Amino acid sequence: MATIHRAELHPSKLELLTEWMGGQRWFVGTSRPRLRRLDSWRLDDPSGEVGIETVIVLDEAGSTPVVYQVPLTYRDAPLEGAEAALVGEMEHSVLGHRWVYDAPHDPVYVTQLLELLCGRVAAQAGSTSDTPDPHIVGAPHPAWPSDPVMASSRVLGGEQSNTSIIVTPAPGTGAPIIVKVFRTLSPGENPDITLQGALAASGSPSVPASVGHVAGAWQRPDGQARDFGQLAFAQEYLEGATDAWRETLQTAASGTDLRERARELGRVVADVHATLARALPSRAPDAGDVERRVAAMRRRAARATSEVPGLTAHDARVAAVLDAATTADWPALQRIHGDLHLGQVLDVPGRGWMLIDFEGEPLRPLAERNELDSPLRDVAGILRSLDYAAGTLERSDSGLDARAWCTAMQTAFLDGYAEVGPDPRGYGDLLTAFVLDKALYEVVYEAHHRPGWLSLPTTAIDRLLQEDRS
Ligand SMILES: Nc1ncnc2c1ncn2[C@@H]1O[C@H](COP(=O)(O)OP(=O)(O)O)[C@@H](O)[C@H]1O
Ligand SMILES: O=P(O)(O)O[C@H]1O[C@H](CO)[C@@H](O[C@H]2O[C@H](CO)[C@@H](O)[C@H](O)[C@H]2O)[C@H](O)[C@H]1O
Repeated sequence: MATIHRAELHPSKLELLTEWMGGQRWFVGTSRPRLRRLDSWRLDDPSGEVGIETVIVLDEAGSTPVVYQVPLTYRDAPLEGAEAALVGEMEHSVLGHRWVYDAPHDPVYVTQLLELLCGRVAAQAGSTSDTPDPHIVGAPHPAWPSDPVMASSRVLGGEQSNTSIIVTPAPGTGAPIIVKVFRTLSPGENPDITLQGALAASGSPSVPASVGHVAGAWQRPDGQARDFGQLAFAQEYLEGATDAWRETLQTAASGTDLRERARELGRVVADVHATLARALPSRAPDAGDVERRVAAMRRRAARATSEVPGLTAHDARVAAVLDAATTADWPALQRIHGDLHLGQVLDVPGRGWMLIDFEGEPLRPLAERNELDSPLRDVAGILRSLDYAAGTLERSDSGLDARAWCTAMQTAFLDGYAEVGPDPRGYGDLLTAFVLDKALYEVVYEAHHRPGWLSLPTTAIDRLLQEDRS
């Protein structure tokens, strides 16, 4: 059981986190965090050596406060090989010098997180010794065939909004799994869990199987009540998979004709949409639905313009494209992927294209991401992603006619989609509005995360609005 010492810490946990969080890939703020502790909970290390604590903090530095989940481990000696995951060192008035780690890199945390997720251990209160915390619960998925026990783990590198850990189970305890620890927390259902679960339960071959999740509650910033949400999600790890972004860039540069692969992706996306429409609510939009969704597009346009003032030159054209969306014919609303791009498509040996990360766009409020939406948003996501790939190929001097390549790939993708679902080109004006909306989202995303990539969406907006000038 976790023993909690009444101790002085120098520096304090919040001081350590304030220095460290701003440099993390999942940190969404633009300035140094101003942190407030909202809550915490612990996991026991059976050997009693490592302290494991998940701290829930609120960053109040930006205009919209953000809640973060920050799992930490406390050790009395450095963890070999985890130098890059060191959050900092502190002096504990009872226990002495402590090394504090980003817990997903610490095997003791991962082992116990999996134990919690599988319902084999209980979470412990953050500030009271030997007291289970009933607000944090593991929910193993009934359809997962085995009871995994961790043998080894590694954190996935690369660009991610969350932190994903690949777990190799002990012999006889099933196949490898991937555990995603959500970093920004919002009250409500995480669509990644709901949508992948619904698709898998409907027999879709295009998503990984679910292993389980951890759900929990944390104190609200006003201190009045608790918010409930999901904290981590485990699913089947698709071994040998390559993401379509990487694969497309590599094979296109070598001159391989990828149109049939793009057509196949179109078929898969249309099939996933059809399954989601059957498995979860779907309805024809009324005037209010259309108005609200176009209003959200207008807000995004305004935000992009405020971040990249050069875009104001396009104000009138942007307004015209979004006005056209209000009078356009809309397909039925339904649950969709919400942030579909080539990085969310995996090529899995023997299984073909599979889709992951149904969490929606990380910059959108969770409530919006859980609303019914238009499948055209996902179609636009892939069209934009192919345009990003073309822009990247252009920059890499591959000798390819990247523009012609992009048009051919987009056409093939749309052709494939139309073989299984309605032809997105039948919704011309609306599809253009969704493509523009995605590019405006990307402007904000790149301005925050990858300023060097900003010209990819801004050039696309220039081109799109030029082409659209009639
Ligand atoms: N089930 C899976 N099997 C294999 N690799 C996966 C799986 N899920 C995610 N990945 C890998 O992890 C990366 C990050 O996953 P993703 O769900 O997109 O996380 P984030 O929400 O942090 O963006 C993906 O780009 C992919 O390479
Ligand atoms: O994968 P995430 O859920 O974190 O999505 C965010 O990051 C993506 C980049 O990693 C970003 O996608 C943009 O860049 C891609 C190339 O790296 C490109 O294929 C996409 O078309 C483009 O939107 C995504 O928008 C963002 O939400």
